[in-house]
Amino acid sequence: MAEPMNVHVIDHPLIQHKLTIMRMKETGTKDFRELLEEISMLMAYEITRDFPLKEVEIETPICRCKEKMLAGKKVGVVPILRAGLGMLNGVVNMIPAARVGHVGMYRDPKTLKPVEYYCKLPGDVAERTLIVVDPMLATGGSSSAALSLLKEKGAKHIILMCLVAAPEGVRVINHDHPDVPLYVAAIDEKLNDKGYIVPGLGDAGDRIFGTL
Ligand SMILES: O=P(O)(O)OC[C@H]1O[C@H](OP(=O)(O)OP(=O)(O)O)[C@H](O)[C@@H]1O
Ligand SMILES: O=c1cc[nH]c(=O)[nH]1
Ligand SMILES: [Mg+2]
Repeated sequence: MAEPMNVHVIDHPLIQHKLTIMRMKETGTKDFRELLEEISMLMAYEITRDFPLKEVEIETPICRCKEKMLAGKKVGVVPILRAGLGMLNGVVNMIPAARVGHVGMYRDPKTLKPVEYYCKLPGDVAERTLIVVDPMLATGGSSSAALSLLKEKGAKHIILMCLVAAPEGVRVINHDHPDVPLYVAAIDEKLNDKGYIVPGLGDAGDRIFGTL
């Protein structure tokens, strides 16, 4: 029997609607980019739902009172280059004080294995909750390698947020990084023989940056 998959699917109607437009082959770069940013904002809203709060005493123009503010670790957002950059602004719009790290990783088109080419992180990475973003989780090789790299650099608390996943990629992340909560907007059917997600949306990086 197949392993149960540990993944949160954020399938809010607004997200499903926007994702369907992104999938359409006639959707151009401008709309694709804008929709990805909007969905990333909505997903950031959902994944922060359980972030802890503390009570603080403040003074409104009317009176003193006790109200709530975020209490947990500070946040770092880590896009996996290139395509992850398309999700960065949406998350930062919701968490404006977040620091940003970058991990450069591309998938070798022949072997489908990830190749690391860049890494620059905030110095206090161990003290932050890192939200790693990449629109596509296909074989899972790139995201898994990025998470391993972040752990090597000291990261202790990581969340992975992807737009579209293949079941294969979900299994790889669950197996390699059972400590990392995985959030996606959709789990598609399968990978094709070139490692592309079916039905998917094609090559996310190329569609974001117009390099088709
Ligand atoms: O799960 P995987 O099988 O590793 O595939 C997914 C990876 O492939 C894409 O990046 P790509 O290699 O196209 O690089 P790019 O973002 O620079 O276009 C995508 O953005 C993921 O990082
Ligand atoms: O379907 C896929 C698989 C990997 N990378 C993409 O951009 N799309
Ligand atoms: Mg690409």
